Amino acid sequence: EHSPFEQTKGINGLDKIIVRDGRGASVEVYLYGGQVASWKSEKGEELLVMSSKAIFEPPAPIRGGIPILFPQYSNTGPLPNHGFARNRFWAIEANPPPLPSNSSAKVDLILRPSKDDMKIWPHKFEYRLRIELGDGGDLTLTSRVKNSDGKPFHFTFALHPYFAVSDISEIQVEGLHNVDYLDQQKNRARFTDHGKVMTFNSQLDRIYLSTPNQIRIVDHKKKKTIVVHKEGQVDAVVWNPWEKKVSDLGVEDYMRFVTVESAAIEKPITVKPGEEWKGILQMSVVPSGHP
Ligand SMILES: O=P(O)(O)OC[C@H]1O[C@@H](O)[C@H](O)[C@@H](O)[C@@H]1O
Repeated sequence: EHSPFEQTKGINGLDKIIVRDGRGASVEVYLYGGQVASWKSEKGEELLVMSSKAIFEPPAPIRGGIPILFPQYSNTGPLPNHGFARNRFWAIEANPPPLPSNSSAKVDLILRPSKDDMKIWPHKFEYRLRIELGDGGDLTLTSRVKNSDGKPFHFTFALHPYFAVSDISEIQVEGLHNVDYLDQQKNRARFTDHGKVMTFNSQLDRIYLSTPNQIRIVDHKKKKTIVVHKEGQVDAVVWNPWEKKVSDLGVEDYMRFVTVESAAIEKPITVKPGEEWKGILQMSVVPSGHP
């Protein structure tokens, strides 16, 4: 049977998968981190940002694309910052448990903990990630976290897309009006966002709590809107580092991206033995002004 994806080597010989949808849209995924590194529209336009100084050398995480932050968001627990899934080698899963899906442009990955992982997070799990291109080139990441252990576990989590924008000063983020957030620049103090839309003119790092399912990044220059739709992950992180020094980010890279992360942070997710948690992140690009 014809494989729906191509297996190849990426930067520094790291295993990479390319999924194409037949109309020109594509997504590239590194097994290292289970990390999407590129997502292109039918016209070949890159929709994600990879840092110009990204390090493709394990155990460093890759700066750009869509890192998976699991089983701990940021420094909210005892694990290394953002957990360990982003710097582990994931595997291709040939016969995953079925999911409702009508696309053949997809790849299924799986992460299981190693013995060393179990020392820092003593829970047996299977994290299944489906990465799939839908009609019109939209990209969907479906996460399934199964507890294959004898006791319940909790985790916090985020999918961290670096969305490409024409210019950070020209965009608006919509959908967070009157939503509470924790300001990560102020010790995670809690505020309510009273702005109708969000604009950017300096460093911003917020965890929005229990947000609507849909958040939109309106790019006036490109006349395009990135629609972020999430299920099963109630929070959303919005981040742009601006002038803040990030060692593996080019000095001007911040101008070209914003992260809008689907997350579960305030209320950790609990999975009982034998049970599975599922979350969906769907990203699409539409002409601005459309619903
Ligand atoms: O540098 P890291 O570990 O990849 O984290 C990047 C950013 O990730 C975001 O989720 C956080 O809100 C930021 O505070 C953080 O700086």
